[in-house]
Amino acid sequence: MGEAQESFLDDLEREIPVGFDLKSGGFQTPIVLGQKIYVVSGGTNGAAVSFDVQIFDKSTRKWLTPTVLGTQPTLPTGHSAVLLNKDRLLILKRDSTPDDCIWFLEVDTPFVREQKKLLGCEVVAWSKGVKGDAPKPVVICGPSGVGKGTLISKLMKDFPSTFGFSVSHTTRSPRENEKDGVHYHFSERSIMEKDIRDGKFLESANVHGNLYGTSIEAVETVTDSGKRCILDIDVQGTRSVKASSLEVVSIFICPPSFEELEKRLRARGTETEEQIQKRLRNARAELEQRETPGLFDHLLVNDDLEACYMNLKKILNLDRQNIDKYQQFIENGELPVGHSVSETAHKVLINCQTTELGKASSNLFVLDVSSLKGGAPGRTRGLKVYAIENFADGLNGVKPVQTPIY
Ligand SMILES: Nc1ncnc2c1ncn2[C@@H]1O[C@H](COP(=O)(O)OP(=O)(O)OP(=O)(O)O)[C@@H](O)[C@H]1O
Ligand SMILES: Nc1nc2c(ncn2[C@@H]2O[C@H](COP(=O)(O)O)[C@@H](O)[C@H]2O)c(=O)[nH]1
Repeated sequence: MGEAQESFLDDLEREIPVGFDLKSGGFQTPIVLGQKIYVVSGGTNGAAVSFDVQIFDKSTRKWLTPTVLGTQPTLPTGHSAVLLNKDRLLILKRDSTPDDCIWFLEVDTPFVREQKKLLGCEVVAWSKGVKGDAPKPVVICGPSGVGKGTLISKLMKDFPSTFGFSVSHTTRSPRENEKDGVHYHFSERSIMEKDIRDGKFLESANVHGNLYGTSIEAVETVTDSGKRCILDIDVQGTRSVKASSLEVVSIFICPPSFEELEKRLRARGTETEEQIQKRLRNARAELEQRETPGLFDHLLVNDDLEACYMNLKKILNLDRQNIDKYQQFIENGELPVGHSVSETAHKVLINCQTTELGKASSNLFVLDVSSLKGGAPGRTRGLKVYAIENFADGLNGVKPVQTPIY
């Protein structure tokens, strides 16, 4: 531990009440953000089996235990931490594999602020750093019977390695041809409500008398497989997703007329008369919201199916070149075993204790913070890490050399 870090800890210990020993057992990194000190503890040489996050509120001099959302990283033998963008902590795990080394603990991002409001308590959220960029998920919205499912099926059939469907949860009963885990995760209302309270859902809404929702896992399963995620959700869900930190392209599918919408819904033959009436009533309300500023990036009319499908493909830039770009996922790389981190001017300097890099001869790395995308829920993408050979001129004078690690 360096001298500056020692003195920082001494200052901190004066702030923190008796009963919390910063230096005992495992690894603890205290990070100050305004009136709050976030203490992240871990380390397999202590008794802990997972990371622990505690918040010390300097104004009340009280410890708070936050609700921790997202999948937690497995416990390393140690970690380094630094505050980024005043809203998240970068956590570098020691002795970890390259794809499990960089994590973020979101403490004041828009997603976390929204969850604090929803849950009415302190919230933090884990988000895994992931190599390269991922294309924005696509939200397909529109009234029941307009043809969303039909268009999505065509996309999935024509571009199976480009797109993956986000399998929603619902409390409605399965239709004759629907399979659990493929079309929906058919769920008990009480279980789904608990999972929503536990922060497992990106969005959820009551639609036509049933509960529907997109779990964080549903989106990440698709994105982690390197595919572009497609969400088939209603207007309420689209509003929630647009308010979250997930960047999406949202498309509203309009019917050529209300009469044609009714005809399609009846011809499908999957709903009772009462359900059809309810869906048609809701359709009017949904159609009114299609022009809400900022809600939908594109409006498409599904009159002739093939013409509408062509237009959808145009919006999604489905020419050969772009498909290849979506499928490009970056080369391998390694971050060395031990490290410390510091931040300056949108760049984080990672100082590793060894130079066993495989690709680089240096032990200094730069993480470009301005390249980060997304964030909680689930993943922080767009990681760019460069090895640097010469630090003498300061970071601004340094030309990144070697192949980017990520
Ligand atoms: N352009 C079109 N012209 C005529 N029929 C269509 C067209 N597009 C879809 N359909 C038909 O309309 C019916 C409803 O389509 P689909 O099930 O895809 O709607 P949806 O928007 O997914 O509905 P829901 O929101 O209820 O799931 C289906 O029988 C489908 O074959
Ligand atoms: N907000 C959400 N809406 C969803 C989700 N999954 C589906 N839907 C919407 O529900 C209606 C009805 O669907 P159906 O399969 O019962 O006909 C339709 O508009 C879907 O877009 C979800 O996860 N969240």
